Amino acid sequence: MFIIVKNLKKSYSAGENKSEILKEVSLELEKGQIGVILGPSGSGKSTLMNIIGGVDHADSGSIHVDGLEITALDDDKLTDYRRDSVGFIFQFYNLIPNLTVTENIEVVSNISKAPLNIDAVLKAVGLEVKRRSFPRELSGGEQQRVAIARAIVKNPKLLLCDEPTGALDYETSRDVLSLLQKVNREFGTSILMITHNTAIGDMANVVYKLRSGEIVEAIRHDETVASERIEW
Ligand SMILES: Nc1ncnc2c1ncn2[C@@H]1O[C@H](COP(=O)(O)OP(=O)(O)OP(=O)(O)O)[C@@H](O)[C@H]1O
Repeated sequence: MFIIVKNLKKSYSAGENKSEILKEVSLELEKGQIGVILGPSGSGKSTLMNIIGGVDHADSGSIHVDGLEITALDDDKLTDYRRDSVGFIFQFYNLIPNLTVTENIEVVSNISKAPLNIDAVLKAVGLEVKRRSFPRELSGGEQQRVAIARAIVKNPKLLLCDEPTGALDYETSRDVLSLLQKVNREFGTSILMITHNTAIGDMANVVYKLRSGEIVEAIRHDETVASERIEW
């Protein structure tokens, strides 16, 4: 099993109040598969992703990613894990405004151990002709493609996507989902995606429904649906 999350707990305290954001969350994802975490706003999706991505810490429980127990790593090792193994994609693209498309991708490839060829990545995301453009000259969908290129250029084992289509219109969302499916197939990258869009679950091998910090349902699909056939 590629990802094993076991009995993960996380609380935040505000003054005397302590709220349990994740209550014994457990889930699994096989290597090369797509997992979707579905849940309403505030259910704990981003908190869970941040802990799996090594940017936040759990109170208890464990996470193994490709055999590495990330919940047992010290800060330096956790930084290595984040830098070498995980690509992040967010709702808002977080590109550096005064750098071109290529330069935004180079920022990551320059510090990566075994980066992919930038031309190959630009080709994979369909942005060869925009390589010299600045983010402000691109549509939202194109900016998200740059963000995807930047996330995959380090050749991560795991791609974590937090509402990757949240800021995009219907058609562009479908294009971005189709690109993520292509990355999964062509590069073999395992993908964990959070969304509140139930339809997106159809393209996943496994869907976990999160409600108030608890997994209330796990749905496994023997066959996944091509993103082009998903409608909402
Ligand atoms: N650093 C923090 N300090 C205190 N509370 C926090 C912190 N981060 C998140 N929370 C709280 O944890 C709960 C879950 O937040 P989280 O962002 O994980 O939910 P979510 O399911 O991703 O929501 P959304 O879909 O709206 O992004 C929320 O009630 C939020 O206010």
